[in-house]
Amino acid sequence: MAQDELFEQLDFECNPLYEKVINDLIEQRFSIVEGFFTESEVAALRNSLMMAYEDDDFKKAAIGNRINEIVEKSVRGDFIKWLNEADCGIVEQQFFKRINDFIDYLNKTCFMGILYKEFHYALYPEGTFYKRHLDTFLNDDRRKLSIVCYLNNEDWKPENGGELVIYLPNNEGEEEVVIYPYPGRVVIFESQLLEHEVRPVKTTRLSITGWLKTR
Ligand SMILES: O=C(O)CCC(=O)C(=O)O
Ligand SMILES: [Fe+2]
Repeated sequence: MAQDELFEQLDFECNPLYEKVINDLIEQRFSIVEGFFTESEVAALRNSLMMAYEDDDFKKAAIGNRINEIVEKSVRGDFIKWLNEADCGIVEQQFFKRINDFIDYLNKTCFMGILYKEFHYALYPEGTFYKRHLDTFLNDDRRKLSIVCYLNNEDWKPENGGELVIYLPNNEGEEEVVIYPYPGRVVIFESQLLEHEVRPVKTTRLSITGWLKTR
């Protein structure tokens, strides 16, 4: 039976953008999508991030999990603010609405069993980076998918640095996939499989990053 026929019988609407993400994840373990959020949603998130940053609501990002964290500037230099879905502004509520819609889709079509999520704003000042790492912790393997949405200014250029580099294992060793953090771009990848890094930033770099988790 054709997929759309099946969806019709299940009273389920196929979402081409989510289908692209799922296919990319199956084929290459990561996906780069434009248009996951509208331009005005991205602009609103960027403003909201900057307002919180100017209010001193950010803290130096740490490594390790939330219980067992250490601030290590030689590993990562960004500042973050965790978002609380139950207590956030209207802009962030709209963000979570989209994320929840995506999670429902994943759970219905791929039986991913995503039960939890966590997201934070991130700001990388000039000169900072995040060394090569994996997004899972020794004592916590619940992170399944990493999601990064870039909130940089509209005129972001490759010369601004801050590329996300994903290291893809292949037969010869590995391949470097270099991704520029253009505004509105969303990158989704398998948290447990793909090591990655943020190359040194030359102009303040803005994003919202999070994880979809099981159990
Ligand atoms: O901002 C990015 O491109 C990736 C950030 C990252 O790797 C992380 O926060 O774990
Ligand atoms: Fe990461």
